[in-house]
Amino acid sequence: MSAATLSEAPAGAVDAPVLSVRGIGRSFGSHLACAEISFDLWPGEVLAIVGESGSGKTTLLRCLSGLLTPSAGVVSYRTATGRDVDIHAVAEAERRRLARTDWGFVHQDPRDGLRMGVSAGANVGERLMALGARHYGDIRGTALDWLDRVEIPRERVDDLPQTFSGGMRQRLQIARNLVTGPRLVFMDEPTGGLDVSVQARLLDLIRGLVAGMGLAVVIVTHDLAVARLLSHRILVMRRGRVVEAGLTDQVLDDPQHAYSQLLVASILQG
Ligand SMILES: Nc1ncnc2c1ncn2[C@@H]1O[C@H](COP(=O)(O)OP(=O)(O)OP(=O)(O)O)[C@@H](O)[C@H]1O
Repeated sequence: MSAATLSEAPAGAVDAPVLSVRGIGRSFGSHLACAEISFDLWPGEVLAIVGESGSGKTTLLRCLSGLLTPSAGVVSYRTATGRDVDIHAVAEAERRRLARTDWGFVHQDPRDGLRMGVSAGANVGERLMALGARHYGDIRGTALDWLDRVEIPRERVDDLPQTFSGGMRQRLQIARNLVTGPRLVFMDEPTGGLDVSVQARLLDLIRGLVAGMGLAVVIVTHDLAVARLLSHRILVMRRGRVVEAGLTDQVLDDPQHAYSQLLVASILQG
């Protein structure tokens, strides 16, 4: 089951896990939001964390990405040069550097991940500047390329995100995250709150970019259709704990735990 299944290398894996998670837990006062979570994430692998509202998904994601300090456990990130970094033990400056260079975080609400007071182009370009890019023409050129890649018309490059639709904002947030070529991206309900047709288009886009860039992704969603479309493996959470884990198709086609069965059945009925 869970930890074992989620520690096995996928077929063809040649590398070490990019993220190793052991015994993560987080309490708020006496309330245990998540507990005893362990898994490995491999390069290029997409892991979906699913479960009903309040099951601890976002808390876990925030602990994995360094945004929140866990009450227990270790999150170890393996850098491109093969160095293992305990992300909650390293200095804040190092964690921030990794968050700029190696990781992305796509928030459910694009306002949390964008700078709403600067143009679309600047939202993308300033991430490159943070990594040392200085040539204005190159930065603008790369920003325009990324607007193309996320299907935002080039002529909107100087517009503020405030003038964008929800779907466009989310696509811009994705461009801002991916322009620096991260290896690992955390996504928290990236299609939540969008119309169904906008969601479908965004999912297609995410799927193409993730596969094309070979990204490792941890995506939180309460939507099993999103998990089905995007993920290789799935981790089902209930009341802060993992109740089932495994390959996405296996878990969704033949759920073993009563709670997973309920989740899958509710989708089929819906
Ligand atoms: N900052 C906080 N202070 C106190 N309790 C919190 C805090 N953040 C989360 N919780 C509690 O932890 C539990 C898990 O919340 P979390 O947001 O991780 O769940 P979730 O599965 O992501 O839910 P949703 O899908 O609704 O976002 C909930 O009971 C929530 O009320």
